[in-house]
Amino acid sequence: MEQYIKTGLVGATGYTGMELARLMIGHPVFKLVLATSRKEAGKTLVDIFPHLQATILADVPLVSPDPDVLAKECDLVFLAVPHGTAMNIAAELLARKVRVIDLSADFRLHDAGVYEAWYNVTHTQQQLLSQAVYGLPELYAQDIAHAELIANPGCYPTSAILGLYPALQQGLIKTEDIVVDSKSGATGAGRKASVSSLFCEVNENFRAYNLGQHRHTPEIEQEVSVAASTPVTLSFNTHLVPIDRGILSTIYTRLNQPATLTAVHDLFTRFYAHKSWVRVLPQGALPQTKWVRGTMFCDIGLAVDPRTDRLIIVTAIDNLCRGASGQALANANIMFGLDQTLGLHGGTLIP
Ligand SMILES: NC(=O)C1=CN([C@@H]2O[C@H](COP(=O)(O)OP(=O)(O)OC[C@H]3O[C@@H](n4cnc5c(N)ncnc54)[C@H](OP(=O)(O)O)[C@@H]3O)[C@@H](O)[C@H]2O)C=CC1
Ligand SMILES: CC(=O)N[C@@H](CCC(=O)OP(=O)(O)O)C(=O)O
Repeated sequence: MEQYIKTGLVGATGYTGMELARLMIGHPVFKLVLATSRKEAGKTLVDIFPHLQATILADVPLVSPDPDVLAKECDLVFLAVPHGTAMNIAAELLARKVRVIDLSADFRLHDAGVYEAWYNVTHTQQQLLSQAVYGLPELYAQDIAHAELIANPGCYPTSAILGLYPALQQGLIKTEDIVVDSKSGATGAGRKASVSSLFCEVNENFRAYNLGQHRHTPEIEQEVSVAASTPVTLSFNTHLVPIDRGILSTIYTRLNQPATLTAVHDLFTRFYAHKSWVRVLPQGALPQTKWVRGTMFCDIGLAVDPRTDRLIIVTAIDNLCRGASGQALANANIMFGLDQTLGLHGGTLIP
C-alpha cells in the first residue's frame, strides 16, 4: 500500500508555489507528483529551479494545468495561481473528487457580491462558496478537518485577524475605531513582472498604497465581525517595504474600559495558550519580521497607551509561509487527519 498522499501544485513558478515546494521537501506524507506551469510544461522542477538539485523534488514533472491530468495523478491539489483563475480550476478538480486548497482569494468571502465588488471579477463558481472553509487553523480546525475545499487566508488578513480576534471576542476594544496599518515585503506582490516590483523601485524605498481601498479589507472585516458578534468596519492600509518577506501590522484600537498591559497580555496569552504558532511575546517585547522569517509563527506584541485609551497590537508573520504556503500545508495536514505541525517545524531563517 502507498504510504504517501499524491499531491499536485498548480502555479509552481510563482513565489507561493516555490515556497510550497520548499516546505514539501521535508514533508513525510505529502508527495509532490505533479506541478504545473503554462510556460515551462515539459520540463522538470530542477530544470527551472537548480536549487532543487539532489532533493526529492528534482524530477517532479511540470505539466500544463489540465484538470484531467491532475485528477488522474493526485488526491490533493494546491492552487497557487491568481484570483479569478483559481475558481474554475477548483471546480473542475472538485468535480473529479480531488481535494483542493486554494491560496487565492476566490473562495474566502462568503458573499459573492462583496467579492465581485472588491476584486472586479465575476464569480463563476458561487455554488461552491458555501462548502469552502476559511483555512485559519486557530479558528476553524474542526471545519477544516472535514473540508473538500479550503479558502486559504490572505497574507495581510492573517496578520490582522490573529491580532484582533482575542480583543474583539472578549469585548476589550471598541468595534468602530480600528486602524490596521500593515507593511509588506515585495514577494507579497507575486513574481510576475511589473514596474512597481523592480529592484530600483523597491530598494531604499518605503511607500503606502491602496489606503482604505485594499481588497483584503472585506476579508478582515468578515472574520473579525465573527469575533465581535457584530459587523465591524475598519480602516485597513498597506505599505511596501524593501524586504523580501514579511508583514508587520500595527493595529490601533481604542479600549472600552481602562485596562493594564498585564491584564491585556494575560487575555491574549490565555486565548492562544494551546496554539502552536501564535507567540504572544513577553510584556514590553515587540515583534520583528526577522523573528518569523520562513516560519509559521505569528508573533504578537502589545502596548497600552492610557493617555489615548489605546490598545496597540503589533503582529509579524512571513507572508509566504504563514501568510500562504505554510498555512496551506497546515490545512492539508488537518484535512488528512495528520498532526497539523507535520513538516512545519523548520527554524527561523536568520538573517
Ligand atoms: N505572494 C504572497 O505573499 C501571497 C500570495 N497569495 C495568493 O496566492 C496566489 C499565488 O500568488 P503568487 O505565488 O505570489 O503569484 P505569482 O504571480 O508569483 O505566481 C502565479 C503562478 O500562477 C501561475 N498562473 C498564472 N496564471 C495562470 C493560469 N491562468 N492558469 C494556470 N496557472 C497560472 C503562474 O505560472 P505559469 O505562468 O508558469 O503558468 C505562476 O506560477 C495568488 O492568488 C496570490 O494572491 C496569498 C497570500 C500571500
Ligand atoms: C506587497 C503586495 O503587493 N501585496 C499584495 C498582496 C496580495 C495578495 O496576496 O492577494 P490575495 O491574497 O488577495 O490573493 C497586494 O497588496 O496586492
